[in-house]
Amino acid sequence: MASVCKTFSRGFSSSAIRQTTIKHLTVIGGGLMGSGIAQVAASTGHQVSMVDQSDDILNKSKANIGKSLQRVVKKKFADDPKGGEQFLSETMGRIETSTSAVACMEKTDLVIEAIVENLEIKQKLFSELDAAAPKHTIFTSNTSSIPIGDIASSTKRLDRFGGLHFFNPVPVMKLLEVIRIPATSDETFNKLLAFGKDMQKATVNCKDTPGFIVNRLLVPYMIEAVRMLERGDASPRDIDTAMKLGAGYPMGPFELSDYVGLDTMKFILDGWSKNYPENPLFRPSPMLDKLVGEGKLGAKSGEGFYSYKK
Ligand SMILES: CC(=O)CC(=O)SCCNC(=O)CCNC(=O)[C@H](O)C(C)(C)COP(=O)(O)OP(=O)(O)OC[C@H]1O[C@@H](n2cnc3c(N)ncnc32)[C@H](O)[C@@H]1OP(=O)(O)O
Ligand SMILES: NC(=O)C1=CN([C@@H]2O[C@H](COP(=O)(O)OP(=O)(O)OC[C@H]3O[C@@H](n4cnc5c(N)ncnc54)[C@H](O)[C@@H]3O)[C@@H](O)[C@H]2O)C=CC1
Repeated sequence: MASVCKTFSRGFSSSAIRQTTIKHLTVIGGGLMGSGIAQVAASTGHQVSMVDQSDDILNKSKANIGKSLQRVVKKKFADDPKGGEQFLSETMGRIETSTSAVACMEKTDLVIEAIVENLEIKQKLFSELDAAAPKHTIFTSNTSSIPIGDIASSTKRLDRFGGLHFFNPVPVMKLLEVIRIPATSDETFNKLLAFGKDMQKATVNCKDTPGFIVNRLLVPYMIEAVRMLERGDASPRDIDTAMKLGAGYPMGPFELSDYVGLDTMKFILDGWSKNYPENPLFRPSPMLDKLVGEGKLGAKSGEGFYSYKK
């Protein structure tokens, strides 16, 4: 495994749209979210190191970024194919990959962690990074459901720690939730807000509460749909059709659960039901547990509530 950051496409001179103090960021985790965050950061002029556990995974992440960029180019450069090509190669050229997050720390201003939704694994990662990163480097997590304060407690830089919660698919969804813990300094928080603007996202602020704003409302709704199915009230297809045509949602709750990943949904619910056992909205779901146990994780594994096998 390579332990240094390597560029996979030759860069062009930066045509950065805007730049704050964040010039270089390290995105850890090149899955659904990490690859989207790396893509948007690079396309808005930032230098990016994307880290994952193996070169195989990173190659898939790069391929996914390439495909997603093609969709952006098709839309934004419909009348300018040359400009589109240049945008694509410049963006790819700003992304390096590595299997060692520690090796990327020296030059990085901001870390965005987007690895598996597990507190112990996130804490272990951040305590290693804390020892390696320069003093000014800001640490953030893209966690869906774990308290930012619990993750930050593994480091000695609580004033330079916050939450940056993006939405899937990152290149399309316009929102970024910016979360501060009591120890986050005003300077750090303002830098995170400015970075959000640089990423061309609309930012909202939220305290470090379970699920922040969107997931605190969205996840109970999605799980309530699964409970309807468990009771045999209606089929996934009918529930999805009802919410799309009756409530104007772009995806129904089962399509969205498959899109988010059933493993991620389970991680969220397990964490909340353990921490808040008195809240009936956070009860585990036997059907969700069964699907995840069978490896049916949604669109990314080829099957969840629906089948995606070709
Ligand atoms: C769990 C958490 O912690 C938080 C979360 O993220 S919760 C999940 C939040 N996300 C959502 O709720 C997503 C809800 N779904 C949607 O908004 C839409 O279904 C969708 C944007 C995903 C797809 O939209 P759609 O109209 O069904 O499909 P599609 O026509 O393929 O895409 C719409 C546009 O987005 C673009 N697009 C979609 N996915 C893309 C991607 N990954 N990269 C780049 N562009 C993409 C398409 O190119 C298309 O562009 P045009 O309009 O110019 O043609
Ligand atoms: N799926 C979604 O819709 C959303 C997820 N999130 C959050 O983002 C995070 C990532 O979620 P996804 O991208 O969906 O997961 P994913 O499963 O698609 O990707 C996670 C990636 O992290 C890598 N990884 C795991 N441990 C690692 C480590 N120690 N070092 C480096 N890489 C490691 C895995 O190999 C994998 O490629 C989670 O905290 C999740 O809760 C936030 C918003 C939306």
